[in-house]
Amino acid sequence: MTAARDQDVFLGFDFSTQQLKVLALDSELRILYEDKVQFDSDLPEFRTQGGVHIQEDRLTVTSPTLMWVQALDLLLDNMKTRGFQFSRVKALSGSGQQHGSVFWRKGAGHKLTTMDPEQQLSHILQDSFSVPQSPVWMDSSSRTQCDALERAAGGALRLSEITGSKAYERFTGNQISKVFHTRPEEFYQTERISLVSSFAASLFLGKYAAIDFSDGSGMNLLDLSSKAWSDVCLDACAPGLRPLLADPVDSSSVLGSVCLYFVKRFGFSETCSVVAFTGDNPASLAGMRLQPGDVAVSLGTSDTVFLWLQYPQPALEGHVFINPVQPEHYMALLCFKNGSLVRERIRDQTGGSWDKFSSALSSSPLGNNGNIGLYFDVMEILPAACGVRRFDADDNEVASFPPHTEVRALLEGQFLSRRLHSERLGYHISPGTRVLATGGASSNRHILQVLSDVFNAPVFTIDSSNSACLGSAYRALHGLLKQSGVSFFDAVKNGAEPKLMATPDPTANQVYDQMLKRFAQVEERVLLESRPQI
Ligand SMILES: Nc1ncnc2c1ncn2[C@@H]1O[C@H](COP(=O)(O)OP(=O)(O)O)[C@@H](O)[C@H]1O
Ligand SMILES: O=C(CO)[C@@H](O)[C@H](O)COP(=O)(O)O
Repeated sequence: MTAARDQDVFLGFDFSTQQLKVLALDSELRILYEDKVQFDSDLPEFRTQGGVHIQEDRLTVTSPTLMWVQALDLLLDNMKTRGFQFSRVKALSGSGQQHGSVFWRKGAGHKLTTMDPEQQLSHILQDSFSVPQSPVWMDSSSRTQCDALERAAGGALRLSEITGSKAYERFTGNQISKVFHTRPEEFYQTERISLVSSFAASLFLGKYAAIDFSDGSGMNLLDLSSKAWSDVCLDACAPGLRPLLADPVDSSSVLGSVCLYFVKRFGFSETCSVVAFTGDNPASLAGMRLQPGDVAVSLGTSDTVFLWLQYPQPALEGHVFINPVQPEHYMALLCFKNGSLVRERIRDQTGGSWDKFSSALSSSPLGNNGNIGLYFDVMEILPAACGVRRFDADDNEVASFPPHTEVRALLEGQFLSRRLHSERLGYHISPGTRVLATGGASSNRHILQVLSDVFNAPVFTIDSSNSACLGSAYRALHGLLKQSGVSFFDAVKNGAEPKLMATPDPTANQVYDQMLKRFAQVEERVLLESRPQI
């Protein structure tokens, strides 16, 4: 780490699906340090694949809560070994994969306040979780609970008007409801329920951290207009839920200072502030310094598309969250489950390297000679369909595509779907539109070129594909400055500008405007065929 000795440092963490990442910024907002712990390979004893366990029903998806704690032990130990100067950290914040829940066992709060710096966190907290396998965002097993919640709220649209989303299986209220109904003993052993984000903040604080407004919007429990838990939703999910969640707070709140455990074990300053942690997508919005009018496309484990919204527009598709940097505004988000893991599967069938995958893209034509593919290895959110479907230029279903056609069909299909559903959400690409790309796959220029062509807009990236960590470090800085009235955009005005990575091919408009119409019909057909016949 090369920060001048007197420079303040701001840290951002991201507890995402496949890894725990960290990024440090100096006070000029230059990136000083980036590191990560990959759950599958660095912590093989937890036997995760892509950071999760998919249960036998193929619908229940969990991650071992203790794995996230052990990942933090390992990450901080590695930073210490590499000479990271924790004493310079003025503030830290972080993010977590959205919707996942952590159930703290009775007595865990006391353990948090009395952590012995001689011991690893994972040793101290090994018995602290009443539900040791945390439900995560990939879970689709809570349909019964979703139906009950929508009924209690007065219908799907009414629930969306209250909480910003109709009932979604992965949303935390429905997951809590499932635990209450299927494992009541574990539920009654619980003294606190956190999101992954507030769980991670609790570790640094040495006490339970509040859920922030923005990540709290992904629970089907928060009334977006009052920014308080909705009684109707709480009561429909489980009894006595309000004290288990505690009051939510503004996403840029300073929650306190790091606890003595971190001061003694790693040399953090006692005055290092902990700013509320939030969801990874809200943190990415901060990291990209997204402006109204931009569209963000995150290509991580999930693919997400999100926008800055001034006014909430509740709908039956997509989500509205409270904006993480301007709490009077909102963000709209669409989430697609079949993102990077499907791209990896097709890569492995096409020679096994991103280079070969990329050359398949550059040697196949825009529009793929009319071939269209939909690749839903797991039950998709938008549309709610599963399976791989391929169609030729005459809309005849075919069993396979040649390798190069397959790679392009995957990418074009994914991005046409992202565009189709963004447009249904009211988003229209105009001449000034910037697509800001982030997430692991945004490091691949060939993928960004297809994104640019399909959206017919220039694609930009920021310095790190790790915008959730960067946004967390920005939010740590802003949390401190906000106390003197500084806005988020003023606090981070010196951050690096996004760089132009791809511009649309001159023929793209013609090709993809037509193809989008066909794609919408094909997707509708696949959706209808996926519905159970009555
Ligand atoms: N060069 C590349 N081309 C395409 N995808 C890539 C490339 N490098 C990494 N990825 C993808 O990035 C994914 C991880 O993205 P990331 O945003 O870090 O995930 P998450 O935050 O959900 O853990 C990997 O699953 C991998 O498929
Ligand atoms: O469910 C959602 C958003 O609603 C996902 O986007 C999760 O937040 C997981 O994020 P990644 O680990 O894929 O970044």
